[in-house]
Amino acid sequence: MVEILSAAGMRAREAAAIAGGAVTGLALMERAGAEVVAAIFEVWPELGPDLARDPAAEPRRAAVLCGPGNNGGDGFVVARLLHDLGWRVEVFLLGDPARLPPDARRNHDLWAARGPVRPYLDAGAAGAFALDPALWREDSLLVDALFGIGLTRPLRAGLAAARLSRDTEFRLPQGAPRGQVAGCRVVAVDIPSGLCADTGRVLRAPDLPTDWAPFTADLTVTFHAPKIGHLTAEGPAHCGRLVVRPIGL
Ligand SMILES: NC(=O)C1=CN([C@@H]2O[C@H](COP(=O)(O)OP(=O)(O)OC[C@H]3O[C@@H](n4cnc5c(N)ncnc54)[C@H](OP(=O)(O)O)[C@@H]3O)[C@@H](O)[C@H]2O)[C@H](O)CC1
Ligand SMILES: [K+]
Repeated sequence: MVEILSAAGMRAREAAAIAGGAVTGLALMERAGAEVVAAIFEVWPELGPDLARDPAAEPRRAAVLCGPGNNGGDGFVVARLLHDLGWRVEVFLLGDPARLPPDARRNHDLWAARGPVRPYLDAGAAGAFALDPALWREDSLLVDALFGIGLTRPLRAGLAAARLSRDTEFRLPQGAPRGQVAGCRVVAVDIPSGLCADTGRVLRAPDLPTDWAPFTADLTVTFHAPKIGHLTAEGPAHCGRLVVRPIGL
C-alpha cells in the first residue's frame, strides 16, 4: 500500500527524525538535492555526468529558481551539485537571502562561493532563460525550487513567478505545448510551485491572472512519499513524471 502524505504528515516525519537525532535538517536538504540530481540523470541518462563529453563542447546549462524557504534550499543544493559536475548554472533567488531559514541560508552561501545569486525579480527583465529562449536547448534544465510543501498563502500577481511563467510562455515557438519553458526540460523540486500539497489546487489570490499556471514540469522529484497534491486536482497535469525518492526518513 503506497503511503500518501499531507504536508503536515511529511513535516511530522521530518520533525520526528530530526528530534530523534537520526538526522539533521541540513542533511535532509543535502539528500533531497542529491536525489533530485540523481533522478534527473536516471530519467534522462543522455544528460548523465558519466558520459564522456567532448571537453570542447558547450557546457550544459541550467537555471535554478530558488524561493524564500527550504524548497529554495534544495534548489541551492541542486545548483551546487550540477555546477560541480561541470554544468553552467544560473541561480535566481525570490526573496531576501538574510531571511532564508538556516539550512537554506547555508546552502545559499555554499552556492554563492561558486557563482552569483541573481535576484529573481530581474529574471523577467534580464534573466537569460526568460529573455533569450534561444539559449535553451532541449538538453538544458529549468529547476523550479520556488515553493514546496510550505506554500501556505495564495500567490499574488506581484510575484515574479506569474510574470516569468507567462513571459516565458509568450516566447515559446509557435505551437509549443502550453506551460513548457522555451524547449528546455523543467524539473520541479518536491512539487510544481503554486500547487497546494494538500489539495493539488493552485493557491491563487484574486489578483493573480486567471491564465497563470504553475510550470508544467517534465519531471517532479518528491521525497519519501507522494503528497496528496501530486495526485489530485491540477497536480497530475503539472507534475509530469512524478518520481519519489527516499531521503532516509
Ligand atoms: N527539514 C525540512 O523541512 C526539509 C524540507 N525540504 C524542502 O523544504 C520544503 C518545505 O520548506 P518550507 O520552508 O517549509 O516551505 P517552502 O520552501 O515550500 O515555502 C515557504 C516559504 O514561502 C513563503 N510563502 C508561502 N506562501 C507564499 C506566497 N503565497 N507568496 C510568497 N511567499 C510565500 C513562506 O513565507 P511565510 O511568511 O509563510 O513563512 C516561506 O518563506 C519542502 O517542500 C522541501 O522541498 C527538504 O526537501 C527536506 C528537508
Ligand atoms: K517547487
